[in-house]
Amino acid sequence: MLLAKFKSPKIFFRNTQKSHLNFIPLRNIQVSIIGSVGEVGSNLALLLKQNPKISRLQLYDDNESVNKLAIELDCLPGGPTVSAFAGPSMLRPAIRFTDLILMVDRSHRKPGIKREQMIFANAPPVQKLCRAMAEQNSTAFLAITTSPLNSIVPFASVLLLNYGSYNPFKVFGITHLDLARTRSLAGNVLQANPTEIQIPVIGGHSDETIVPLFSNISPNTYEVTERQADMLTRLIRKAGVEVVNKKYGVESATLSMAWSINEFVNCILDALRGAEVTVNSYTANPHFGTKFFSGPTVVGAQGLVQPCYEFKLNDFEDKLLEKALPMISRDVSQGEQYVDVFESFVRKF
Ligand SMILES: NC(=O)C1=CN([C@@H]2O[C@H](COP(=O)(O)OP(=O)(O)OC[C@H]3O[C@@H](n4cnc5c(N)ncnc54)[C@H](O)[C@@H]3O)[C@@H](O)[C@H]2O)C=CC1
Ligand SMILES: O=C([O-])CC(=O)C(=O)O
Repeated sequence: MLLAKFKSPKIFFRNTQKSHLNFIPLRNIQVSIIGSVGEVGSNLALLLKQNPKISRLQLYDDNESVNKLAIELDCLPGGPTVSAFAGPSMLRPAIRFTDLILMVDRSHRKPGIKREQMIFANAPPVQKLCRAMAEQNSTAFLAITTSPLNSIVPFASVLLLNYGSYNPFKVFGITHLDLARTRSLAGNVLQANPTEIQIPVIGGHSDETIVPLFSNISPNTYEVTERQADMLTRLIRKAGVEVVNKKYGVESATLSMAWSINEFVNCILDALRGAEVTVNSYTANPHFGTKFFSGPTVVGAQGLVQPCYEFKLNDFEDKLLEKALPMISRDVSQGEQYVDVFESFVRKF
């Protein structure tokens, strides 16, 4: 069955700004990590330090330990020069000339807590970053992993809009972890090399909204039965909480998350230099009636070129998507509405 969920013709949301090859010369690309001292942030910093496509890596954290992290990383040969920015007054300088801002800050999930409950703890640093971006750098790409992704990306988008610097083509929620889990779990079941199989993962990033499309597996010589798809979907959706429980709430996914962000960043760096790349990402997307949606997304030097808009689904996947769509809409509304709650709270104190 052809997915006919999209509410508007695909051209409606196409970014028509031209991508120029070598838009940003290799030597000039600057990346900032917000929340660098955290488990995700520090592992990510180590991976990005090895990336020759980045010239400057700016590490920001409220925590002074970011200075120690930068000193260590900066004495490794190769890759970008590394600078530390510690404390709230350094947030603006940390992002001022940056091309790609990676928001990995704040609380991870504890056992028994649902992702959507994380918005109260995680909204404040996102708001501070959006304010700083509006004042200092409204042209950077913003890529977020902070939970709950389904709500935090809309929350950040409305804030940026209110601050007069929203570009819907440049705000991304990173969902490469779902893709990584899908490929590796399916690889185990099919006894295939996970790096050689591709499976689109659409929807959102939560237990009820991740929708892997095994019927679209490539190469199509592989086949996932409905029983296998059902079992794998459950495993992929529960993978986050499984890690949280196995680590007794001390941390959530850290190494796999840093690895997945690194995959995303590698593609975006090529996009910044003029290539058109496909990343798995939760972005503004009018095609499914949910305002925001995740899936394979084409990105170029000016940001999003084309969000995902159509797939062939079998009946099993169609039912999963039918159930996921209202949940994504609910999460998007939670994020959008939280802007008013948050701003009125801040005004009072
Ligand atoms: N979208 C996804 O697939 C995933 C998202 N995450 C999210 O990534 C984020 C970071 O996770 P981790 O690095 O494991 O967390 P962590 O606890 O190791 O680090 C948290 C970071 O936030 C900062 N921070 C914590 N409390 C703060 C406070 N009160 N004020 C100012 N800064 C504070 C710390 O300095 C540190 O940089 C969390 O929101 C987590 O839920 C994590 C894994 C997967
Ligand atoms: O489950 C969590 O809290 C972290 C996360 O999003 C994931 O690992 O998928």
